[in-house]
Amino acid sequence: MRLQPGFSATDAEQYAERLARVATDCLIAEARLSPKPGLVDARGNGAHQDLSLALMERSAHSLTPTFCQLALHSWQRRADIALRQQVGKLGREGEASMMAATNGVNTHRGAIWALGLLVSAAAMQGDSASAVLITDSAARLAQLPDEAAPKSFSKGLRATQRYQLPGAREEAQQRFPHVMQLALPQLHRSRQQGASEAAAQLDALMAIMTSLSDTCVLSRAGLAGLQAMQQGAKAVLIAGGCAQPAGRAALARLDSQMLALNASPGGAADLLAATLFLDRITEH
Ligand SMILES: CC(C)(COP(=O)(O)OP(=O)(O)OC[C@H]1O[C@@H](n2cnc3c(N)ncnc32)[C@H](O)[C@@H]1O)[C@@H](O)C(=O)NCCC(=O)NCCS
Ligand SMILES: Nc1ncnc2c1ncn2[C@@H]1O[C@H](COP(=O)(O)OP(=O)(O)OP(=O)(O)O)[C@@H](O)[C@H]1O
Repeated sequence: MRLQPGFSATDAEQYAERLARVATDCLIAEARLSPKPGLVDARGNGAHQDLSLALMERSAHSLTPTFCQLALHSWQRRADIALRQQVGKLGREGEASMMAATNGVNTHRGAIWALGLLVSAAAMQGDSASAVLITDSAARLAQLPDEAAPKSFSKGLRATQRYQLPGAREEAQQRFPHVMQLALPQLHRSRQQGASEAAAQLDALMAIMTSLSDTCVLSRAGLAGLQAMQQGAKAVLIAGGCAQPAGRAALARLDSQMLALNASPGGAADLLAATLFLDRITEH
């Protein structure tokens, strides 16, 4: 590993371990945050038959070594094809660890993608950096082709093609607009307005849900489900957010609606974890 002047191998290892620990903590914080509409949370399994909070937490812990390897391999490197291929290989190995930890259930595929890229991008800077720099680097990585990626079918890909809407790949390639333009500003605004940390994080989730084309929702509940999610999340924020009684009532209505539609905004949940990660590792 070639290091920039002033850095030692120990700096790289320490920063990688910190990034991996924070990424895992953010996955666990996202899973526990309650009440989330349709999603797994501390109350139960939401719209999911095959997921539970215990499984989500086991999955999050299984990913710590993947995040650490992603950071170590990305330390002070630039976004080029070689790094893209390395990150793709580690990401797929992370998916395999997740599947081994959950007996084959997809708990965190989308989260590995978003957080994996952000962990890599943070390590590429070699030291603490702004959220703008990190999402720029993550986007540059996501824009590069990974020739070794299997050309396999996925539900997300099918939804983006069927509805001609962006999905997980595009969100990363466009520098995580739902995190940078919606969730992080909402998180900070709600905190400033005196909301509890849980209410501020729920507000950030709502901000993402007002506009995301979440392929999990599209796959299970089509365009009608997506519209219900976006309108319902807007209603929560218009009612003053999750710190207000009217906002909490709107959130409860959205939860019932998502359950009735068998819909779960897994992509929005991934981007909330990404938001918490950037909030924790950057200074603002
Ligand atoms: C890009 C990924 C997520 C595959 O995406 P695809 O759209 O084909 O579908 P798939 O249905 O398998 O997963 C989509 C997941 O993304 C999340 N998601 C859904 N919609 C969105 C959205 N609009 N924005 C962000 N995330 C979303 C959800 O969790 C969903 O389950 C990923 O699995 C992948 O290709 N990984 C390859 C390994 C790699 O290169 N890793 C590098 C970083 S570690
Ligand atoms: N708290 C959460 N509850 C549910 N899903 C979540 C949560 N946090 C993140 N996710 C994301 O949602 C995705 C799981 O969604 P989903 O179960 O719809 O996927 P699937 O296994 O492809 O489809 P299905 O279960 O509908 O057949 C994961 O990739 C994960 O990253």
